Formats: sequence, structure tokens, C-alpha cells
Amino acid sequence: MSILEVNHLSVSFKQYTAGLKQSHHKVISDLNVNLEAGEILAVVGASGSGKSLLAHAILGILPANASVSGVMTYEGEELTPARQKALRGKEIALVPQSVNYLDPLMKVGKQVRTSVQTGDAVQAQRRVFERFRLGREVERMYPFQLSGGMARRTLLSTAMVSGAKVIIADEPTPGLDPVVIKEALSHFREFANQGCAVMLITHDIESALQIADKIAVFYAGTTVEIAKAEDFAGQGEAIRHPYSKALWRALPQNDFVPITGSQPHPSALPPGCLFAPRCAMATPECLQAQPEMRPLRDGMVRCIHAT
Ligand SMILES: Nc1ncnc2c1ncn2[C@@H]1O[C@H](COP(=O)(O)OP(=O)(O)OP(=O)(O)O)[C@@H](O)[C@H]1O
Ligand code: NI
Repeated sequence: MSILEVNHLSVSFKQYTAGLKQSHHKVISDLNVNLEAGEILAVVGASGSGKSLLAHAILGILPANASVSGVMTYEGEELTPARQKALRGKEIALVPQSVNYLDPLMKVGKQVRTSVQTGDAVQAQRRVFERFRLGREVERMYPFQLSGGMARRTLLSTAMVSGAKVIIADEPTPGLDPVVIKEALSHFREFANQGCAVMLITHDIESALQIADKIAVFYAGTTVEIAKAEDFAGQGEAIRHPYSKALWRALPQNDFVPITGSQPHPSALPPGCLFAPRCAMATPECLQAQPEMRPLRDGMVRCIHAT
């Protein structure tokens, strides 16, 4: 049984346009992912592809104008709003993408301590600060006194001391130096090895590959591929979806060739396969309907042509 399952998740936003007309933008459509105990799943994809919204949907912290459909389960039971509230920060911890999630009016040592659920909170906070190379003086500081990197390490500390079984880390490493990144990632690995699970949302495919078991590739609000990390190797022969292949080939150490065009905006999604307008393999059939996710070679792909 998966520890966390997301099935057919769709999220739309109600927006008011000129003349107080309402429009609905579907920003996530028919998204499926699952997380097994002991596993790190890296979620990669372009800016605006819906990665943070997935995190917020799981935690139940989407803004009020969002409507959500689909089913999410945690340890086999449905994640209702009441359950999300009860589990948030306790069994499911978020490392948010923005450091603005820190409480500006509380000293950071205290903020980290309030996340500790069992044992000596002061000791736990001091231990985790040491691991993240935050000096003893930092615990008495307010968030505005921290550098960007210190604030990130504080957010990581908060999730790490919480005793959660699932950590959802939304771009946890930008602005950190390579040593701290390596450290943070190895903490995630350690955490997963204890039987917990991590969803690591990141732009940094290369770092993700060093520790992740599985990779979910997002495009325009949905998953296009779920693959084992090992599949991202060589020329990308084992990668299933043309978009994930293109992402892989665009890396500096590979061909370093960006794909042409851009991801569609939620207000102007193309018919059929969302990637078809940029895809070299596209045929008229691709424009008929959005392909379903289907199993392929021990992974999943949303493309009718993938082999
Ligand atoms: N409150 C909102 N109202 C309307 N649209 C929103 C809202 N929040 C996000 N969106 C839209 O939803 C889409 C997905 O946003 P999301 O923040 O999940 O992207 P992301 O993949 O996390 O991007 P990044 O890598 O830049 O963090 C974007 O097109 C964004 O403009
Ligand atoms: Ni994001």
C-alpha cells in the first residue's frame, strides 16, 4: 500500500475577467502520483507546471478560489479537509517554496521547537541546527535577520524535527551552497531509509537523480511520465515521453539543446495532448484527446506514440 496516493486530481481557479465575467482555469488536470514508504519521488517540470499546487492540494492549503476534484489518500484512508488539517505539520510536513512561510514575529529557534512533537524540543532544535550549520546565535533571531540561505535551512529544520512520515519539499535548496545542498539531500535519503517518504519538488534534475528513486515529470498541470531514476541516463534511450527526453537532453552535460516553444498557459490549453504543439512525434491522432497515463516498461507515460 502506498503511503500517499493522488488519483485523478484536478484543480481549477475561478477568476474574474473584464465585466465581472467568471472564468475557470484548469491548472492541474487528471494528475496521478503515489509515494511508497522508504521512497524519494522527485517531481520535476517547468515553472508553472503545477508542482507547488500539487503540494498545496495534498496539504489542504490551496487558496479559497480553487476547486479540487479527485481522490487523495494517506495510509489508505481518504485525505478529507479535516484529516489534512490534523496531519499537516505532524505526519505530513511541508518545506515550503517561499521563506515567507516563516512567522515574522517569532524567534526562529522557537518556531522550530513548536514543530517537535515528542521529546526535548530545545535539544531537538539545537541538534538539527547543528546539522544544518546554523550557529547557536541563530535560534534567538527573527526571520528578517536571516539570510535567504539561513531561512531555507530553518524551514528544512522545521520539517526534519517534526517527526512526520512524509515530507513534501518544494524547491528546498535554491540559494544554498553545494555542501549544504548535499547535506540536505542526504538527510532526505536518511529520512526515507527509515521507512518514511519524501516528495522532492525541484528544477534541479541532476541533484534529484543523486537521491531519488522515482521521477515524476510534470507538463502543463499533469504528469507526462513516471520513471525510475535510473532511466535518466546516457542519451535518454530509456525515457518514455518526448518532453522528459527533451528535458534530459537540454541539460548542460548532455546535448544542451533547449526545446523550442513554450508550455501553454492554463487559459489557452491546446486540444488533445498538451505537448503535441511542441512535439516532433505528433500526428493528427494526438490532437483528438488527452492521452491517458499508461504503463510502459516498468513506468508510466501519457503519450500514444511512446515505446
Ligand atoms: N492562486 C492562483 N490563482 C490562479 N492561478 C494560479 C494560482 N496559483 C497558481 N496558479 C497557476 O497555476 C499554475 C501552476 O502553478 P504552480 O505554482 O503549481 O507552478 P510550479 O510548477 O510550482 O512552478 P515553479 O517551478 O515556478 O514554482 C501556474 O500557471 C500558475 O499561474
Ligand atoms: Ni512551485
